[in-house]
Amino acid sequence: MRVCVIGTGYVGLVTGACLAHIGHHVICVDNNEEKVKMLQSGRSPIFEPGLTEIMQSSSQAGLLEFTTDLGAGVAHGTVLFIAVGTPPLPTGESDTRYVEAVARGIGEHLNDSQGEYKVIVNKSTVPIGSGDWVRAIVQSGVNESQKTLVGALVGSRSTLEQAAEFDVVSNPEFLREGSAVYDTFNPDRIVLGSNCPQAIAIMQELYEPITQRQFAANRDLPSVPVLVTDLSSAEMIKYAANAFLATKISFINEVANICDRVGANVTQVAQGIGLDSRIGNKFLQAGIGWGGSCFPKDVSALIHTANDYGYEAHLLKAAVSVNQRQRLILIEKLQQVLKILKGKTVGLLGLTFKPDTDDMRDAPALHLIEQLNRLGATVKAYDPIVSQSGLRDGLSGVIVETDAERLADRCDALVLVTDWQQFRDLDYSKMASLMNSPVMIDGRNFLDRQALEQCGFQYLGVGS
Ligand SMILES: NC(=O)C1=CN([C@@H]2O[C@H](COP(=O)(O)OP(=O)(O)OC[C@H]3O[C@@H](n4cnc5c(N)ncnc54)[C@H](O)[C@@H]3O)[C@@H](O)[C@H]2O)C=CC1
Ligand SMILES: O=C(O)[C@H]1O[C@H](OP(=O)(O)OP(=O)(O)OC[C@H]2O[C@@H](n3ccc(=O)[nH]c3=O)[C@H](O)[C@@H]2O)[C@H](O)[C@@H](O)[C@@H]1O
Repeated sequence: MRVCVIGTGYVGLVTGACLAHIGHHVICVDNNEEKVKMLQSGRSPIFEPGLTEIMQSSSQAGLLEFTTDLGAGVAHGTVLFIAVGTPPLPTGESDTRYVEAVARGIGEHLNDSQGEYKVIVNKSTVPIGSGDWVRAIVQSGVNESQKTLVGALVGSRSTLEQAAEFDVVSNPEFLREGSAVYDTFNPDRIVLGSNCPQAIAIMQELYEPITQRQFAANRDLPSVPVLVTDLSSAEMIKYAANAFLATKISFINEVANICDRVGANVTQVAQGIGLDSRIGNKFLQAGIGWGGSCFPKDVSALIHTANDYGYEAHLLKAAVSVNQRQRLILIEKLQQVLKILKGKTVGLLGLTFKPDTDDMRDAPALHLIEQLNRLGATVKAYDPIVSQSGLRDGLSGVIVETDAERLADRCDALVLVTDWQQFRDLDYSKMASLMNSPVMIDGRNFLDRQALEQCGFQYLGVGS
């Protein structure tokens, strides 16, 4: 099938590359020329395990192309994915201006396709009701370009092209950064929001190699459930899923804080409750709180939507406030051990909001750096990806070291912020010997307390 993906960020690029990998002919469009040049040369602007490999093989097979030309993408695709960003506005609501610009652009180019039926798919996370809004914007773009065309044809013998036909589908994305390619080939479900059988049939055909597990890690599993809903419900499913997961983490963090006070161990508690199949053992990792480009923005956007309809989302607000407080827990623990932070040096192990990604959007580390600076501490950091990339140039208030031992050198305490797998295997004895005082605050309950203590560290976890 011919596909166009507009926006080549974490979602658009992974979606485009994976759809090409399963045999579709994909053109990815982005208005960032530098990014497109990089993609055309076979390099990925983001770090995502497995992505470069499938990008390169699909490009070589002639199934994946990159352009800044939206008209070319729209003319090519039967399915047109909108996958541009919807960042938060200061009010908490989503900034939908990029979606609006793309919808308008699609509308303006749709008449060039000689009446071919197109499915416009909202993959961006957009406020509930956006499907109808996108349809209206596309239609107005179509009408405008139709008028221009009619004007140009007056007096000529040419005939007007057949009117553009299209439908809008909401197809929310559930991939996680750091495992985005794996998640795309192994989804728990595919949600399709539309009342139009023709559009749904095209989408089902598009995803068939994935739903039939032809590219799955385990091909013996039953086929992937495809849930067909109305547009608004599909849009709500996306927000509800993220809000539920974020609330689940805030819940376990609240339990962790109580554990700290009563002397219980939250890791064991999480194991104990997670074995109940009604609760499940995932997303019960207590620590520094949730960050990243989606949970904070999507929970705020849902609270904002509720508010627009006169409903105060108490539970979601509480999940946010537990999370904001959680980011300060590590500061409290540092103060508990070091007492005064002014003049002390604190080393952060990890900067990204989670491992296996280079994404720093709303990373808890940024908040931590700001607070430590405010309290007069010098902050150093080592992160496997940030240290190697140009990302460190955008950071202020922190000295980024190139390895963990340089980080430990003359630190008064280390704080584990991101649970990068390689942090399990560092030479902690050597690191302890380089520090002013070997203190480890484990913000993810990730390291082996006993092993660290044997290396001479004073170890503090979160709720453990
Ligand atoms: N990052 C993630 O893990 C997930 C994100 N989402 C949602 O997917 C959407 C995209 O998120 P990301 O990929 O993280 O965003 P991103 O910020 O990484 O990428 C957005 C891309 O869109 C491009 N763009 C903006 N305006 C454009 C235009 N007019 N024409 C062409 N390209 C344009 C930008 O240059 C950029 O490359 C958001 O709504 C987000 O909430 C959903 C699930 C997972
Ligand atoms: O809409 C989105 O963008 C995506 O948001 C999350 O994915 P992502 O933000 O990439 O990463 P997660 O693995 O969900 O982690 C989010 C945050 O929660 C934290 N977390 C996660 C799990 C846990 O048990 N404890 C915990 O503190 C992580 O460290 C991270 O800061 C969702 O998991 C995806 O399904 C969704 O598509």
